[in-house]
Amino acid sequence: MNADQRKAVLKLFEGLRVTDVNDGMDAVGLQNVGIMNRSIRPLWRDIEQFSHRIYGLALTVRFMPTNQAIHCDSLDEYKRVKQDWYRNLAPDKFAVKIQDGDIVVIDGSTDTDVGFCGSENTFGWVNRGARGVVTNGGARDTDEIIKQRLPVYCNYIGRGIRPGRLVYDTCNTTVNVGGVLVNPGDVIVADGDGVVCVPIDQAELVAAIARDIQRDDKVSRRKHYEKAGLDLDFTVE
Ligand SMILES: O=C([O-])CC(=O)C(=O)O
Ligand SMILES: [Mg+2]
Repeated sequence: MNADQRKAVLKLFEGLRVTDVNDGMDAVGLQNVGIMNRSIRPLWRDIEQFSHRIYGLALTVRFMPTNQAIHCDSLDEYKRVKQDWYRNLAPDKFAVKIQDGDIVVIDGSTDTDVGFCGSENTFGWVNRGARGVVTNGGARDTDEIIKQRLPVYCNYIGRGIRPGRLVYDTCNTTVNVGGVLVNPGDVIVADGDGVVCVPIDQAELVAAIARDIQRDDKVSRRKHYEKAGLDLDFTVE
């Protein structure tokens, strides 16, 4: 997809909720194949502007558990080994590939307590154009991630770093995140209800149906607002 095509697909999903998109997936016969496990949750929610909500194109990444432990005799040696691990075994090789409108989708599930999305690297990915991160693994430094308003949807808060815990495998390949098959370039929509992935070849149709569903929902909810004497807001306009 060229930049114009990417923009055009993304525009179709602007403002849609996870539920609209999920309902749209139902309508084309894709029940339960795009909705990620409910354990993958946003780290924070902005109920005024909904700035935690993201939609974008999947840049997929896979980390794997390691079978290598680290045992060092000195702090200097440990620092060296740690640096080598980041450089050679668990580098952010995907970061240079981030394009405007991407969502970094990381399959990094392990049973170890590791938070490979931190307040430093995640900020770097967002500054390169990513709209946020979705992962079946963990995030750390979460107070800062929340303060920095970085949209991170993760399975858990993990305190550890990568060295001694996981290694980089590959990027831009098919991954399984939250029980969903995600191909590079698929559309990801994430909000307070969780995360849904739309296969790119169904994106146009699903978005059109989802838009229709949302339009009807706005009409119904607007009537409730009016009856309740509430000021209208952008969710019903
Ligand atoms: O160093 C890491 O791997 C994760 C981290 O804490 C950060 O990026 O802030
Ligand atoms: Mg950190």
